[in-house]
Amino acid sequence: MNARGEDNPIRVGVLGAQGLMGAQVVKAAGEAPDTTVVATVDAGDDLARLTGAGAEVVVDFTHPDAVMGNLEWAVANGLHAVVGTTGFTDERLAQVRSWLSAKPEVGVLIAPNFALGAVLAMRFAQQAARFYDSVEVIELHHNRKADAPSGTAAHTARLISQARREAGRKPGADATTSELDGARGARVDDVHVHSVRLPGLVAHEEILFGQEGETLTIRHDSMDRTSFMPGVLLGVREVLKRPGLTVGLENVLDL
Ligand SMILES: NC(=O)C1=CN([C@@H]2O[C@H](COP(=O)(O)OP(=O)(O)OC[C@H]3O[C@@H](n4cnc5c(N)ncnc54)[C@H](OP(=O)(O)O)[C@@H]3O)[C@@H](O)[C@H]2O)C=CC1
Ligand SMILES: O=C(O)C1=N[C@H](C(=O)O)C[C@H](O)C1
Repeated sequence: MNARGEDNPIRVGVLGAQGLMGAQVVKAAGEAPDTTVVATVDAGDDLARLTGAGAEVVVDFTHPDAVMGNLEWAVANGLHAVVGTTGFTDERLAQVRSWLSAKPEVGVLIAPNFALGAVLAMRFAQQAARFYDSVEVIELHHNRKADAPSGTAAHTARLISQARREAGRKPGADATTSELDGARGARVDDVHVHSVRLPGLVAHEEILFGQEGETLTIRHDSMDRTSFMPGVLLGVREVLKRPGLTVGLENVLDL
């Protein structure tokens, strides 16, 4: 394959192109010198538009209910995939691996968050988790978001929980004995996760650690959806070189 650039751009198909994220991806991949958008797919469109237009990589920002069907089709048709859509459980990831086992040359990158700062915040939280028993995650998003908690918060909670387990730490106790349903948030792997939805917000996360006499707060803010685009474009370039399933942009950034 010749080097990818203006003369030989990566041919991208965008799923969910009319959505908040999809529209940004169409713009960013259309403007980058080494990528070109050859097809866009929205709800109800025929996925065969992608192969018909010669797409090599699909980018999916659709809906947790739609993404698995899209991904199964893409892998079966030999298309690489960069996926930002949320909702990936361990069971879903296992299903993707099983589709890929029949197409070992295909690469799939699934990332709960493509913003550099969010990826760093998760890594910092994972590091801090070894030293604190008590932690709470607060995620704050725009009110058009379909899912709660956010994929990023759920991923953060799982990373913290795993780091605590590996360090032999147990979740910190608190004195709450009676609570209104939901007052202490959802529990993801024993980490309390609180979701705020407000118009005006984009995507924000706070990870709060506490121990006697001190707290540590790690906060990331996406003020604009352009914050996700360098990560998405990096994913499009890298997925061509990475057959199999990669979960998390941290693996591409080599953090
Ligand atoms: N990983 C990351 O960095 C980020 C991930 N996300 C995630 O991406 C997803 C999309 O977010 P966002 O853009 O805000 O949501 P939007 O609702 O704005 O966009 C989703 C779009 O996908 C369309 N759609 C639904 N089903 C299909 C389908 N089967 N095929 C093609 N298109 C379809 C929707 O159409 P219709 O409205 O007609 O149903 C809509 O236009 C969410 O899961 C969100 O959490 C968001 C931001 C960053
Ligand atoms: O829906 C969003 O907006 C976002 N979704 C992702 C998530 O659920 O974590 C990533 C980011 O938080 C924006």
